[in-house]
Amino acid sequence: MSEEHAEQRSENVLDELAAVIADRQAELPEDSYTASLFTHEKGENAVLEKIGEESTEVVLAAKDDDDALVAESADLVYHLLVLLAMEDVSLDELRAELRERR
Ligand SMILES: N=c1c2ncn([C@@H]3O[C@H](COP(=O)(O)OP(=O)(O)OP(=O)(O)O)[C@@H](O)[C@H]3O)c2ncn1[C@@H]1O[C@H](COP(=O)(O)O)[C@@H](O)[C@H]1O
Repeated sequence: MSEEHAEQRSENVLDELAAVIADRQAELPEDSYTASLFTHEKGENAVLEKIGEESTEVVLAAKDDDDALVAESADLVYHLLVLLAMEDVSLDELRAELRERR
């Protein structure tokens, strides 16, 4: 999907975000946080650490009945989508797995 297309708003924000992440992975623009994750010297470990941190923040926000739960969950989902892209797993594969469990 082209950058222009990926940046458009769509009904499905997860597909939209996955498309932007794929674009950053392909283009590696210098000013992009997402691209920095793909070019980080620690590579995937940096993203795994981030997922660990964000998971803990979700747990703490839930325990404290904190307003931050939605924002922390969004951080976690974003970093999980980056990890799936690194591992070459598409959102469709995740959807298919969830669908199979229904
Ligand atoms: N959804 C996100 C998103 N969620 C979190 N983050 C970034 O994740 C980083 C880490 O979050 P933290 O809460 O740990 O913040 P921090 O402790 O200050 O960050 P670090 O020092 O640990 O890196 C922050 O820099 C956030 O800005 C995100 N960065 C990008 N996106 C999406 O990705 C798109 C492309 O972004 P760029 O790649 O930056 O162009 C954006 O338009 C958004 O839709």
